[in-house]
Amino acid sequence: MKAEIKHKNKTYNIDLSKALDISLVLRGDEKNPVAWYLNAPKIQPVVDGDFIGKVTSGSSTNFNNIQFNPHGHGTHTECVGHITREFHSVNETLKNFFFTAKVISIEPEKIGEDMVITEHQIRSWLKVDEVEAVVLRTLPNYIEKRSKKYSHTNWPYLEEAAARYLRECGIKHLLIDLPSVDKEKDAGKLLAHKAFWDHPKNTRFDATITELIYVASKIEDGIYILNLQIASFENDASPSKPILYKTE
Ligand SMILES: N[C@@H](CC(=O)c1ccccc1NC=O)C(=O)O
Repeated sequence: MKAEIKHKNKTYNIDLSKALDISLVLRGDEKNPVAWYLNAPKIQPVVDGDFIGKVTSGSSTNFNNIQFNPHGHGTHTECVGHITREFHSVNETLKNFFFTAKVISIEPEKIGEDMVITEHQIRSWLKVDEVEAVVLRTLPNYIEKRSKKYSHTNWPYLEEAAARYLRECGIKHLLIDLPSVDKEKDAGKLLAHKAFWDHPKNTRFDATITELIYVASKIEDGIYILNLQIASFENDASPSKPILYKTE
């Protein structure tokens, strides 16, 4: 199935049968990626007295409970409600699901003990008003990211000015293959989150940050159409399934 998309005086041709899934798989075992000092998610049959919700245990259906954390266990999309005292639901703020997107690969720079994605690096890959979403793939892009244990690793992060520049470029949706756009242990500063959402000065309630994606190396840098789907959770964040379509 092919589609011709007209948007802001440009035409994009995409093939809907060639979906590039950039979400992580969420599974109930130790292979699942983990951040924020959590244990693995659990996917287990409902047990109620003699009843076990598993066909091989005599039930008519497989009937699992799932226990996971959207921020720590996989690909998730969050709105500014992640950092505000008042409640904001990602389900109420994300109302469109297709965007123009640019995939950018960046090798973070070593600054002291930290690995940092700088404004200077992003400036060389992104111009003002080019696209609505940026998909940031950090280099090196090793396959173990799909099961990485991130707690206490001081993962790479975006410098505040880089997040501000993304906002100034008109980026509404930022996607990254790390557990956070910010430094793991930052004493709650959340500088990149705040700069991207322009919070609290001029909060962009309709902007989202998607973390813990995985962009396979076969996906080339360039312009795509992004389909950003979430589950309808009334929460600051939801597990999400971003899909890219190469444009012609
Ligand atoms: N870096 C923060 C903690 C933090 O950002 C955080 C903690 C738990 C779950 C998610 C978090 N941030 C996600 O973007 C701090 O050190 O207080």
